[in-house]
Amino acid sequence: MNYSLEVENVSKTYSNFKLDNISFAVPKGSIMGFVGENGAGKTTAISCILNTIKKDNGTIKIFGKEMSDNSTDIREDIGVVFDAINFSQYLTAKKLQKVFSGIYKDWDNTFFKNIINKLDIPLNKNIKELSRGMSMKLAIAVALSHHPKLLILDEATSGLDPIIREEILDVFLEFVTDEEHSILMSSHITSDLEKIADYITFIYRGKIILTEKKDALMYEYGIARCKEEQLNQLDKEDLIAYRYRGLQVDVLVSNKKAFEQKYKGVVVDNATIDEITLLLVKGGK
Ligand SMILES: Nc1ncnc2c1ncn2[C@@H]1O[C@H](COP(=O)(O)OP(=O)(O)OP(=O)(O)O)[C@@H](O)[C@H]1O
Repeated sequence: MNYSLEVENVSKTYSNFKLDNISFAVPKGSIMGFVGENGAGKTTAISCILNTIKKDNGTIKIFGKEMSDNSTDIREDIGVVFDAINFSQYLTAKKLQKVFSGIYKDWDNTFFKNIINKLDIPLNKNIKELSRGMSMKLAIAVALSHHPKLLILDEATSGLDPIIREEILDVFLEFVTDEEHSILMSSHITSDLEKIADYITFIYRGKIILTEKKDALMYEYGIARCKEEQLNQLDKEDLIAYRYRGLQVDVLVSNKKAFEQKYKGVVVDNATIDEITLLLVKGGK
């Protein structure tokens, strides 16, 4: 498989936190959702990828190359959006266009004007007068207007209403119609990832606990609703994790159909990403 981003055995230690030997890869033409509770290490991992903090060890390849401090070519090919806007509050979209056309070799004024129009972003208002939704849309428009091949989004849709999020998700989906393009997207809004991600990587306390195709998670994985005595009869290899819910036990399984065939009479529901996260993180094994 061809990857735009490969993270291999990357670690970073802070006094009270360790990003612990993480590995995952984002195939070209795909969207990778990056999921984990507050403080799990998503931003730390993204900062290592962007080389804005120094990793302790491991390898990160972007388009097959390791990024150094002066890898401007690689940087040109990455669009980045964080949840906080870091443009000067006194600039307008029109002025930003001037600033960035001087920074990025491939900055495309026509593309910028079109996307600004499409997303209904005012051209002449200072950023400080824009709503959060508007300014996030502006940040996304800027990130896309230098024609990156990889978009890295850290909570880029947090705090936005469902209508604006839907508009933004459509922009991301359109972006990956080009098979050379891909997106790494951290989000707590797992319903957004259920809509657009191709893969999901789960991180917990600095460790990657699972990377899986989203469709497998949604259609092959499942949650078996068992009674305690049924749990005791399950073969260990048929369950990933379990969690008591009152008198019932929720059991995460990776092959819903096979499980249902083997254990007749046990109901297995489809699982949401939130439910899977909860079982992976809080469940017993
Ligand atoms: N510069 C730093 N110095 C020390 N500790 C840090 C630093 N940056 C982050 N941390 C710690 O690393 C841990 C992981 O933080 P990180 O921001 O990567 O998590 P996150 O998964 O992005 O969380 P959230 O979903 O809340 O944004 C936290 O415990 C945080 O306090």
